[in-house]
Amino acid sequence: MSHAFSLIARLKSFRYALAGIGELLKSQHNAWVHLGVTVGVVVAAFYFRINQIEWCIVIFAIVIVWVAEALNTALEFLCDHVSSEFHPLIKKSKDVAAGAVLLSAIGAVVIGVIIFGPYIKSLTG
Ligand SMILES: Nc1ncnc2c1ncn2[C@@H]1O[C@H](COP(=O)(O)OP(=O)(O)OP(=O)(O)O)[C@@H](O)[C@H]1O
Repeated sequence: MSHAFSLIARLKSFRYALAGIGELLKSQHNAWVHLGVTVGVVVAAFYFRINQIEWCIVIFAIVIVWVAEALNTALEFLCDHVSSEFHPLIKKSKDVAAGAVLLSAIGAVVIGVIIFGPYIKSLTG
């Protein structure tokens, strides 16, 4: 059944989404690592005055890792609710989600090396 559009309902959804980000930061040590790396990368980007395209790519890489971590965390909560006992499918599910975080992080590191490498080289060269 479809409901009439409601601005209040949209604002509530936004509040729930912000609460989700809060939960991510509160409960996941990995998120603290992402936050530290994000701050470091943004500081470096300002320091090296990277260009507009480079900013877009760097922001995309940062966001992809945060999104992967958020989805991984959501899936972990769901898995823990479904089964607190060991289950081979819960294992597969959590491992695949963790793999997604790893893949995004590897991609972000590669992007970081490609974009910041030449700037760092020009400092030392
Ligand atoms: N109920 C379960 N059944 C089977 N395997 C599980 C179960 N719970 C956890 N595992 C295994 O333990 C691993 C770690 O799960 P856990 O829920 O502790 O994630 P985590 O260490 O908090 O991960 P992250 O660091 O990504 O937050 C999973 O990837 C999975 O291999």
